[in-house]
Amino acid sequence: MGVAVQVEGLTKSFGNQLIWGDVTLTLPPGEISVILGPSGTGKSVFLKTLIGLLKPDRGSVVIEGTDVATCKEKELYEIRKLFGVLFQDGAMFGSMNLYDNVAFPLREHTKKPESEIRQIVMEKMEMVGLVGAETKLPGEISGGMRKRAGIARGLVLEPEIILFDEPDSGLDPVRTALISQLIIDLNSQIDATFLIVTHDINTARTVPDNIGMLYHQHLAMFGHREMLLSSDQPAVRQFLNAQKAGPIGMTEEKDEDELAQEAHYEMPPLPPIPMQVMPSDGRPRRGQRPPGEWCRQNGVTPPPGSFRQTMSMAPGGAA
Ligand SMILES: Nc1ncnc2c1ncn2[C@@H]1O[C@H](COP(=O)(O)OP(=O)(O)OP(=O)(O)O)[C@@H](O)[C@H]1O
Repeated sequence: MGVAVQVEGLTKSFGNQLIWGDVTLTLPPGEISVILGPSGTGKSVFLKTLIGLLKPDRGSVVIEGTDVATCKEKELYEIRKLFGVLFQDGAMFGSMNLYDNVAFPLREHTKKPESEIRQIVMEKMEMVGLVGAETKLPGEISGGMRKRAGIARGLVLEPEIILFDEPDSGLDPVRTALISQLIIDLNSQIDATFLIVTHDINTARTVPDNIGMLYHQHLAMFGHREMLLSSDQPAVRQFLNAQKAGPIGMTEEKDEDELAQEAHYEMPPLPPIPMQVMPSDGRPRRGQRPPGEWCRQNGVTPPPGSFRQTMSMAPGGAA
């Protein structure tokens, strides 16, 4: 089912630069969560703090009873085995072919014989649609294929938690849609908790069960997708709906003059909440809840036209 990641009061600075403070959230086991945020708000720093590559100033990250922020190196080594990570560029070794790149964690961290390694590598290559490309070098393939290879490598140790750092960065809309579909399909096939960091609004609107947004050195909101997609909080609303007017500007926060100029600007109505992307084999999503349930339970009226089956179900095809 994947494991929960409980983040409590997490604060991180570099020198006297506060990146974010007092971040509290729980990634529900087995579900897909997305962390969004303007550039430079510390999304990558957040992922690195979750796996213990960076130490927070304060707060805890508890996974199966162990606090990643304060545990000993030996415990951290064990906890890291629970994670599969897709770094932004796939982080492939340039001189190794895809097969050896994907096999690398198995050769490094297990004593499995090569025959078993072959079986695992080929299974994961098949899951990400890369069978036939085993002998290619990372430099010989497209960015989308490199990301797929990075995902395959992240899967070989059977992770309980998978972190995707901007899986859509540098990809065209079609490749972005295909990667989103792959993520949904993997989530329905394997027992793991997924966290995606992205800028892509279509991905954020159609892929996750939960959305969080980092903004202005704090977590502006985290919760069920319907909560954020129907939110009136200005920064959340501006970002999720790609609007120019609102508190987020070129330098993350607008200055007072800019905000004063916009004081009489009325934000456009919220667009309808799209249906989520479904697994391509027709199975329900792992964290599936009836569309509109959160809104009904919380007395929120979703924007008109929300949850229509006729709205595009394809990733990146949000209305
Ligand atoms: N090791 C480090 N030492 C000092 N400052 C750092 C370090 N790592 C990140 N930063 C700073 O932390 C801030 C947040 O960086 P981060 O890469 O996490 O942002 P981001 O939200 O992922 O941005 P983007 O969406 O553009 O990738 C930046 O100002 C960056 O310069």
